[in-house]
Amino acid sequence: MNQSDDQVGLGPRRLAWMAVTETMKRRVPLDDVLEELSPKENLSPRDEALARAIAIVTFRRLGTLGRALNERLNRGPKDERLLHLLAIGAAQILFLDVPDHAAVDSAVRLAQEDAKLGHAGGFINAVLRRVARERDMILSQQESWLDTPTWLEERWVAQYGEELATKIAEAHRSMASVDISVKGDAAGWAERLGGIFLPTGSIRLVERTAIRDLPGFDEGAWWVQDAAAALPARLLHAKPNERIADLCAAPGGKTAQLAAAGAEVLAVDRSAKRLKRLEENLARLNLKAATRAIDAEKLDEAPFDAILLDAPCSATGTIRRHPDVAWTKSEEDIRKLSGLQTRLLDKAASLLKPGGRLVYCTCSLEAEEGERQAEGFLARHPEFVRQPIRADEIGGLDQCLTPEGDVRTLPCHLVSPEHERSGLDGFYVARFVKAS
Ligand SMILES: C[S@@+](CC[C@H](N)C(=O)[O-])C[C@H]1O[C@@H](n2cnc3c(N)ncnc32)[C@H](O)[C@@H]1O
Repeated sequence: MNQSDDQVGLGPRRLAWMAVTETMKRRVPLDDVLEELSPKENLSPRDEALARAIAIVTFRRLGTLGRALNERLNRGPKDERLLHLLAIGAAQILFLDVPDHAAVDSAVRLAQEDAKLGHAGGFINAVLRRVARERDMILSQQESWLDTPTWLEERWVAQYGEELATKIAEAHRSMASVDISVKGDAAGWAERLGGIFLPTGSIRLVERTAIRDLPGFDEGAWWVQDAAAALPARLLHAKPNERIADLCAAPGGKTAQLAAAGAEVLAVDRSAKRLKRLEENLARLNLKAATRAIDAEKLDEAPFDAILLDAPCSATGTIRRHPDVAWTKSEEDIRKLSGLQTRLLDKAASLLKPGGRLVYCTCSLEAEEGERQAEGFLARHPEFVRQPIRADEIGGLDQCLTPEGDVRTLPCHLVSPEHERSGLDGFYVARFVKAS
């Protein structure tokens, strides 16, 4: 970053633009792209946070931005990078607390420094100034489904019905809360952190503060984990000294819960890099687990008392946190991932002692990665029965239970009129027991 960059806030906008473009081109998580590109821009933490905020809101409101721009482009350019530059500019004007002139001028400057877009400065200036002038009109047209790709809308309406599916789409417009899991004394930590003690046992932070600056972070008293993501490990009811495998473990939120319960945990993950992060997280928390970087399908171990399988999935249940998921995943991803989930479930079945418990979960809203997997598993494995989950095990949230006794949380669940921090990640959880 040079000094003139600094004066007009060019660095964070350049990073946001590159991150949106690369994420769309490569269909990979925005977080991974930001992690890869950030060091090259050498930004302050504050500017990095601004870049991230711009990129995230661009994905969160991509449908709204696309329509607003299309209507003002007069059959204009189709260059993808130019459209993304306009999108991050319009996102700042419409959805962030950024002066209009900063959003417009930085977009013009970024075009001018680009070998291919140098000519487009005047055009960008005109389009973005029009967006700013017509802001109220654009924001008054906020149909519920505008920011959801059609293929996801069709799936969710088919699975959940029009009314519930619409609530899901609307919930995706808001930022997710930050929830934490604690090693102990949840009520005490809720008070110390000024958070809300949720019925499920997690704490919901109300203020947006840098996590590392909060009391208890350095001493490893708690870790960040969505309240819904904390349910699967809790539902395994780990006991001290039980041998438990966490088959897709990194970065380790659920391993930490199992280890904190006193279990002897083997944390398995295919990615050595992600497993390293798990080890760092456990070290901060002063918790212990054995780790193995291996494809769980190839794991060869003596049978376990219990297994947690938090399988890789499309992650459509985390769109509030990762709005890029809606625009980078496809039906084909769901098809491939559901095949992997089936294989991992079969492997988990073979690694369990008679009488052992298996909790299967995914952070997906798609039935192929949830309800259909449970059905298929029980049909293939008559030696297993489902152990229905009771409402009192999940803080009385009976709206999150299916008729079969599985957990199905949605982004529109746990809505609180008392505070703006509502919602849960979309998770599916089923629990099975192997015959003795
Ligand atoms: C949903 S994430 C797990 C999140 C983790 N359980 C937690 O609570 O922090 C899925 C993980 O599965 C891992 N994974 C994907 N395929 C795998 C496989 N075949 N064997 C083992 N791990 C796998 C990925 O590297 C990823 O870390």
